[in-house]
Amino acid sequence: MSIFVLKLTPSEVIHLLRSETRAAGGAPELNITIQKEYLIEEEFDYAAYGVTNPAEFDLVTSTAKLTVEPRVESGYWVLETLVERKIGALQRKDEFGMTPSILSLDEFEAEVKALGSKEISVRLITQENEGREDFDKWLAAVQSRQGGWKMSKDNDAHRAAANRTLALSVATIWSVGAAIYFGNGSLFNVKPPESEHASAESHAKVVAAATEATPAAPAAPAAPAAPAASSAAASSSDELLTLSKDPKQWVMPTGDYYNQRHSGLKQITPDNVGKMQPAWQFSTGVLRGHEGAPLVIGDVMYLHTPFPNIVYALDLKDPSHQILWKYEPKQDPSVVPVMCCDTVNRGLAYGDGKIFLAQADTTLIALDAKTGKLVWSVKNGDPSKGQTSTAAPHVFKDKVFVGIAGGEFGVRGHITAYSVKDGKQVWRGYSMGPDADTLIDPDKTTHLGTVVGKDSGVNTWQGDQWQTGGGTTWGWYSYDPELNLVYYGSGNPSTWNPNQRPGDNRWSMTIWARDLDTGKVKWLYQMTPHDEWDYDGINEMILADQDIGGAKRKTLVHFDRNGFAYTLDRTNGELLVAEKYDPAVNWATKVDMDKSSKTYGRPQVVDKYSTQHNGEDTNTQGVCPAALGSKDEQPASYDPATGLFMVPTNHVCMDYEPFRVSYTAGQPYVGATLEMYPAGKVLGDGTNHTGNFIAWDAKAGKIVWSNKEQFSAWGGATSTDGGVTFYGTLEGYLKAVDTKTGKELYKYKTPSGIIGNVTVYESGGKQYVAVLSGVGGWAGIGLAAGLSKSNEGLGAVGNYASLANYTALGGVLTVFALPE
Ligand SMILES: O=C(O)c1cc(C(=O)O)c2c(n1)C(=O)C(=O)c1cc(C(=O)O)[nH]c1-2
Ligand SMILES: [Ca+2]
Repeated sequence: MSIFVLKLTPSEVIHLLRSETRAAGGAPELNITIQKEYLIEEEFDYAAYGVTNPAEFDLVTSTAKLTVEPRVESGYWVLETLVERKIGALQRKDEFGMTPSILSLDEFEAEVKALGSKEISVRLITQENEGREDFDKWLAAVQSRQGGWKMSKDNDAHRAAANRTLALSVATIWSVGAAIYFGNGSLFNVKPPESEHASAESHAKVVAAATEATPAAPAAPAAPAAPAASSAAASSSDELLTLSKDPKQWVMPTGDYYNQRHSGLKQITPDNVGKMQPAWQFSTGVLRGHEGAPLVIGDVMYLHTPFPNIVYALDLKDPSHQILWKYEPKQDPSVVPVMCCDTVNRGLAYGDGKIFLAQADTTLIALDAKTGKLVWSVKNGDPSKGQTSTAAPHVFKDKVFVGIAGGEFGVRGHITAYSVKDGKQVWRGYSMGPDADTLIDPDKTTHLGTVVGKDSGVNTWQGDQWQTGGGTTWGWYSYDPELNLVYYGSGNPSTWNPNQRPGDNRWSMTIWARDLDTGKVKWLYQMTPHDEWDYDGINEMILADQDIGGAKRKTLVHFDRNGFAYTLDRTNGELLVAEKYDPAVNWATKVDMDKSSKTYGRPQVVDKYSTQHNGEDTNTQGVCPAALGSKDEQPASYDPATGLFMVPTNHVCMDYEPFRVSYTAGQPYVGATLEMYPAGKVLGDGTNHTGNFIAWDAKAGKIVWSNKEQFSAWGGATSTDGGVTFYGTLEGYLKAVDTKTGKELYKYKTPSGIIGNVTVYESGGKQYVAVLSGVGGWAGIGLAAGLSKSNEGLGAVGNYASLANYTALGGVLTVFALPE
């Protein structure tokens, strides 16, 4: 993969498009992104045009329009050109933040031709072109003519120029995104939002249709059993604890406070699950990646979608599952380009008669569960600075907790507690910064049993770097009511270039235990000090009481992106077990468990796979796991009967090349180019699958059984008292396995790939299993783009079938049950 900045003549552009990209059968053979040279927005006098909110407009030249061509067949490329710096017109953005001038290739070519002999500045991002003689020759000729250069290898002046370019436009997120590839496709979503649809207009139509679909029987049916907002004096703590113990309902995104995602229902068993059938389905009207799972409170199911984050309340008592109410937030779509990994949202929370939604634009809202009316709303962040929300809110006791996303934009992470009653902020704890910000007590807060001392979130950074240090909080949270502690993990330090941020970068990549009422930090454990691979530490913390070494311990179990599964004593943060849960993991040999050692609790990093050791602009190859980890956000479940953890995993490795970047608020702050491929390529074992579904013994730190999955298992697991565990797969199967043995007992191909989790509930005396399909998320987009054509890197491990050959976009809820 290389990035070039070139000046091309129109005929060269056309050559590139026609002969290079369309060699075979009209499908692009080369993976090429051409982007405009971005305008310096500051130079433009918006006021002179009477514009008060520049964010609503794109600048368009007098001679050429912003042009975008959507994905061509299974591959895709994006074309944009902007020929002159002179501003000729302003064009209002559409509701997705895009100027809707989408041209066909023919129209584009006509427009390029009309430019005569003018040169066009392009950023050319290529993947598998290198090594193709004709392309190399052509490129060499262009480069020698104009002294062209290659971004990842050439000199600082060029890089500075490129960074300046990067800093100048929101749209540049595409170019940074394009620099991060999964196989031969883009990993971060380099496409403008509508390129996944036929066009901006058609996407608009889809959304409009969904809006029109707002049901609502003029006389809306009386909402059953959902409690009214702010009803009685019953504290939401009691209410939620009680409700979560009723296996008929699914009242939290995590199943229960402990994040066990286990259902007490047992009508569906290994003996009868083979007869399970879809009972009913519901289209969400939204196309992109559907993470999370519906809630079931009483006789009402609450369903959410990715951006624009529609909320539906469905009547479970009604055989036709009428929509009781629908809420669609009004959000500025300019948030979409600053969402790193698809426009996902991981779900809703319930408490005190309200449904809580953390909108993509960071607005936290409380809706009356009965009517869908807005009760209160509060702004938790600022998307213009790259701050977004993808995580589900979590209600613990009388507070609702929300995090922030944007680690790829230099956002400093924080967790915030709001009162469920009125949305008043109770406390906020940052991931880094002075103790007053982090709510760390220098004399009391411990790390592996030792007090951390003053301002540990500042003095483990160079200068002010902690201010843009990342450590975002976009995962799942859990709560122990007896200890009154809230647990969660913080994400990657920013930038992804470790050479640029010396120090341990505390407290990124850390497990946190905070007091629910004050936010004060009881203990911390930093799993990946000074991260060099983007192993965000945000995965769920599962609380379970287990016998370890003959004693009952209150444990916390965490499957980290870095490939280690940790078992800790959740009362004090003592590290009990840290073992690899994918044997492919190679970046560290082990975690030092010797309490007397200077490196106690630290991973023992292997130089060969250290992107810090190998340095900037060096491509470190064969690192396992890849940046998306041995597991990403897809949550595991705990089965109390067997004591096993059911874990959906990734089996992927990577090449990682860090490069220098500069920080600009609201702009990508990534600083690395990546390639990913099946772990089998590194292991040399002839396999090419990219996922496993495993059972883990967290007491011993051992895999009990492991099932290969063709694709990374990006959907969450739910175990049940029936002895069956459910999960969904990227190609769209809802699967049921025997919790004890892993034997696959049932699978059903749903309409789209599954990256959501599984809700198990009972209605009318019958057990149901519900899951959202809708492929997307980081892996979904990468696979969908990456596997659509052959790739030299992946070719080494054999034929890797395309996800695009198995599934397509589209949000659908499928609810399963045993036949009558
Ligand atoms: O650092 C961050 O703030 C941040 C945010 C998100 C997100 O909000 O979805 C992801 C990531 N990082 C990330 O590293 C990652 O692997 C990832 C995968 C996904 C997904 O939904 O599939 N989101 C994110
Ligand atoms: Ca991240």
